[in-house]
Amino acid sequence: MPGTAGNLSVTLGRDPLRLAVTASGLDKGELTASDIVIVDDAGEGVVGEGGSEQRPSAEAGLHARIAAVTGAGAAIHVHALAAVRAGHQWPGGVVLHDLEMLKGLGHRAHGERVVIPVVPNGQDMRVLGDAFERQYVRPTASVAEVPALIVADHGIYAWGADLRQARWHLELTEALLQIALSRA
Ligand SMILES: CSCCC(=O)C(=O)COP(=O)(O)O
Ligand SMILES: [Zn+2]
Repeated sequence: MPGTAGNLSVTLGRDPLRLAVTASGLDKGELTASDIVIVDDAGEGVVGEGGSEQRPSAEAGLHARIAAVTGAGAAIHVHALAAVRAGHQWPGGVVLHDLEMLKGLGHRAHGERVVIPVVPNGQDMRVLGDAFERQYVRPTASVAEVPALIVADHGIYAWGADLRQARWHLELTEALLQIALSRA
């Protein structure tokens, strides 16, 4: 998260949807508890529920959509170079296969084609959220979820049951993207 890049969220409740999200424009390596904003399903700040009154992340709306659609307990967004490069190179989705680390995302190391979806960048989080929803593939009993989304020429979101698992998914996906780029 160079400079003020990136943002994080934790899902606090689902009915109504509430997320704790980082405030906008801050160095995420220097956050304190007073830099956390509570937002609704549109990523708008909610007052009176204990959070900061600072402006929520400009990308809070996409965090909220990811939480609503996937059931994620936490999400992390960074501007990892491999994600920016891969999203530019494969705007239709990044195909990963035959890589041991896919097991860390719940997929098979061999014989499975895993596609990391890519959506175009933009400033309207409803547009990004709609593009995400169109591409999101719900997990089934036999096929695991792909817990990551690339925003082309911008960065990557990864999510999980909690922040720790979201970080694992993020780190694994970044490493897998580095390998995919090195194979191309
Ligand atoms: C300085 S990076 C540009 C904004 C961005 O993409 C980002 O991830 C950080 O935005 P936020 O509003 O969450 O600080
Ligand atoms: Zn960003």
